[in-house]
Amino acid sequence: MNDCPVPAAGRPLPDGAVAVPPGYRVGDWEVTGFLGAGGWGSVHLARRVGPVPDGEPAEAAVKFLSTTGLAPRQARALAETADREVAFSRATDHPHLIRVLGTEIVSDPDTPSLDGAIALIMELAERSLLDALGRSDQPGRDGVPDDVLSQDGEDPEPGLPEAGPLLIQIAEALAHLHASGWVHGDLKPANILLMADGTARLADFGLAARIEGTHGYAPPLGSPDYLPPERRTEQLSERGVMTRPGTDIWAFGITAHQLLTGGALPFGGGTPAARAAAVHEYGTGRGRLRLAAELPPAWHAVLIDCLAADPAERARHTMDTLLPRIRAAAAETAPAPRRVLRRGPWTVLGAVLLAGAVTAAWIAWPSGDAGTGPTVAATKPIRVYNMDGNCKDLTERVPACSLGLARDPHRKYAAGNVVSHRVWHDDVLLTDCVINDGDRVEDENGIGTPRWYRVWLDSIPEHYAWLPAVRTRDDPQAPVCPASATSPAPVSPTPAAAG
Ligand SMILES: Nc1ncnc2c1ncn2[C@@H]1O[C@H](COP(=O)(O)OP(=O)(O)OP(=O)(O)O)[C@@H](O)[C@H]1O
Repeated sequence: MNDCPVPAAGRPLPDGAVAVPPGYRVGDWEVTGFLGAGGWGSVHLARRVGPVPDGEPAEAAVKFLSTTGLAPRQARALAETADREVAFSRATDHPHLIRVLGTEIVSDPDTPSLDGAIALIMELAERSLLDALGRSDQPGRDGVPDDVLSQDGEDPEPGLPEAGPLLIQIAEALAHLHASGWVHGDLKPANILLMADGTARLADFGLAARIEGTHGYAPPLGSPDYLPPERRTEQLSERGVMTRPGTDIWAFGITAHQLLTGGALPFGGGTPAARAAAVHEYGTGRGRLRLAAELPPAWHAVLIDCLAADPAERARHTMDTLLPRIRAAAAETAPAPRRVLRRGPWTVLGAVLLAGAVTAAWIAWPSGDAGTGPTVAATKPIRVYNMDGNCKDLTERVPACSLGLARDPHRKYAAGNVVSHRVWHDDVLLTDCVINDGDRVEDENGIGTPRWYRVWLDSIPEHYAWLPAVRTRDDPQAPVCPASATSPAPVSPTPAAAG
């Protein structure tokens, strides 16, 4: 961690991040740089001041959770989050869990943004899995280890070469903490840290819950892309929402699917809200699980069990019983020595993981894309329908069964007029309006309509695209779009086939 990024002078830190200048002292630690920011605070590199005790680290990561501007209830919740992190870390000790070294309450009346902040001192990692992958597409900041970059132009590998060993380590950590009576509650690539030796450690225990009997209670928070279907309907009591080891098993299934496929989330949809709706449909039996075609077959059965829609069905498996199967699948898909991976999939994985990295959102419908799209309240789910019977019954997302979304509904629905995001039968999208005078599109039975729905996607630069009405059986009663809505998104220089 020698070249940790320090925010450039004048560059604003992300919302909610606390600016902590280099040289700032907290307890035995002195801040030396900036590591990153999350939904709750900012994380800084720090070095120990004075002699380093035997067996203790000289450097650490310090997460500052600022209480400035918070209502007393929110400040209390934040303090509880920090307490949970420490209690969790004390109760659990494992080579694949980040160790919390201690906490400090900052007392600094001269610096109001820091006064009263909670400082969590943690073992230092190299980077998070999300950081490593998400930064790989930035020029001059190669987040991809050299040994996985192709020098010979081979076709890209679909998944992460080290996915198998990393997933074993993640599963071992989960098995250990479940056996110790805890649920992590917020497993996702952003919370999996990679150490200097390349091993993985789980971090971010702010939503960890103690299990009493079969379940425990956690705050009603989480990252929507990683929450199981039952979370949407779980009753909120004074103690929070019910959580079980199956919550982590589900999140493990989603994370594994991403690591093994180059970033694909198993539930389609252009935004976290649309994907949450798809998970909900799946949970109610109206939607189905479609694993990506690139997922190595050895992993299918494991992921199907991790992603069982019914929590009771999922509870038939524990991380302990899954571990031998995970090890077997990893052994079967172990990369050949010196396997290479070009930048492409890492870039895609980074982009998708970043898109899915919604931090600590309230459950129910996450809020809309402020500034770029409508609020979620103004959108309605719309499910994609593919007439082709062969495609309808597939349980994999094969490219031949994908459908295109148009950039401009008034131009011919054809190659060159579709966005990069493909959709499949049963995908749930979010629409906010409809037009009735677009290009007339006919379905396979020759029935045509000039009706198109505008759908919102966070994975494409254009933010929205158009679904021809023949590609859905839903009638979401969307209002007619204002004329300004149909100004076309820019045309892609690389034509893609419409579906
Ligand atoms: N122990 C650590 N060592 C090194 N870097 C860390 C450590 N913990 C966190 N980071 C870095 O700081 C960033 C922010 O971490 P933080 O836990 O605050 O947020 P997050 O997990 O990304 O999001 P959220 O907590 O909102 O879900 C991480 O993405 C990672 O890059």
